[in-house]
Amino acid sequence: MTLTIPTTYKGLTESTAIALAKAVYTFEPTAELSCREIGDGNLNYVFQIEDSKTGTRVIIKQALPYAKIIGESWPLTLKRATIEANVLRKHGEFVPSLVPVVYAADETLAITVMEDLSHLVIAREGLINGQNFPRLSQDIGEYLAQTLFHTSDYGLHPFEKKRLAVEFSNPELCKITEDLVFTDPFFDLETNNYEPQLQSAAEAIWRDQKLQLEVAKLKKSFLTESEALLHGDLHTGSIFASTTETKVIDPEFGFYGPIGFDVGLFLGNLIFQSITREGIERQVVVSHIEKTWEVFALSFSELWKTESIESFRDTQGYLEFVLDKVLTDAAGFAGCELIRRTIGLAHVKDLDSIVDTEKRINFKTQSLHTGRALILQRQQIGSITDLLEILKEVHK
Ligand SMILES: Nc1ncnc2c1ncn2[C@@H]1O[C@H](COP(=O)(O)OP(=O)(O)O)[C@@H](O)[C@H]1O
Ligand SMILES: CSC[C@H]1O[C@H](OP(=O)(O)O)[C@H](O)[C@@H]1O
Repeated sequence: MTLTIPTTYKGLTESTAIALAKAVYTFEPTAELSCREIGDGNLNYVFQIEDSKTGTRVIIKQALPYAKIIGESWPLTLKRATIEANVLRKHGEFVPSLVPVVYAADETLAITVMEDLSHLVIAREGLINGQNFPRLSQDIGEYLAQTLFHTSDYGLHPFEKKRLAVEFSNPELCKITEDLVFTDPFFDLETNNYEPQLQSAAEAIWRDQKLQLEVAKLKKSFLTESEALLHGDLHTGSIFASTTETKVIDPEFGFYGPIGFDVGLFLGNLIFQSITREGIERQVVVSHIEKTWEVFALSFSELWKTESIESFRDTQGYLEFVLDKVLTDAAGFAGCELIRRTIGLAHVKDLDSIVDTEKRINFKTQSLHTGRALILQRQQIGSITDLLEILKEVHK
């Protein structure tokens, strides 16, 4: 079947997705293809095309000219699809085993055709169901170190770094984060979404001048520090995992931002699990938090020693200064993530799926307290152990 790729944007249907998949991917000549839309995210459509004869599958992800969960009243740039495909390709240069293969991408149709990963499970779902992913912290620590080091001024010529910063300029998606993560949850605004039992806790956040000042500083850092090409939305719903594999998907929020943001978002999303678990199950997640940081710091330090092009790389104390700042920022960003996913617009299933109301409200209250503590005490965090101490204090 020949395919004419439209010259203007057109939403795919299951049959046009099959035609497109055939045009860009080599299936067996005898292939019998079917297609299902399987997207469960907030923004886009995800089509899975399968050859029933061989079981071969490919994914076509398509952006809509608006945010899927809100509808046409929230228009959103189609450019995010190109950003996503190109971040996957760029990060794939450094960690090919930790991202899906991109087979093709088309800017006009706002599509990315990529490797199907449905033999894995979304880490958030797996963690909620008590599944164990022994490789998760090792792989994500390595992903963070490799992608962030190699796209920063420590690993890249300043001309190439600045070219990439322009290529990955992503103002509309950044604005969503600026609003939903760093602004709206800290003011009494219509976009916020929380249960009536959390009214007084939300009001306490809106009145808390010390907290507001620290969130303003973190927002400034997000707005202004173009350190490295971030994933931009590295939560556990953006990670596929099994006992032997980890793959990071969905970097449509990618842009040049502060290194601590990707680190903090991932840690923040593990912290939801540390809040909802007890005993040994909790310890498993706490160990993942600890190991993510340890692997990141070790791998980043190794790259610094072997590949850094920075003239001051051997200056006593400089690497330690850089890593200290990443950890401090990460704690603050994790804190913002905990608060915004509890009282802001977009929630997490880790908390919302808890059926027992008293338990759910208790966990949500802990999440707000932990977020506040991480933001306010971040300057005193000198090691991952200090961060874990803060979690322990709130968990008591
Ligand atoms: N490469 C893939 N292989 C298999 N399933 C995928 C793939 N990419 C996305 N999905 C499915 O689609 C869902 C939504 O994808 P995601 O990229 O998170 O979309 P959104 O940008 O809308 O958040 C994922 O949770 C997963 O179930
Ligand atoms: C209306 S966008 C809300 C929220 O959705 C994005 O996450 P995802 O698409 O991965 O579910 C991002 O975190 C945004 O803040």
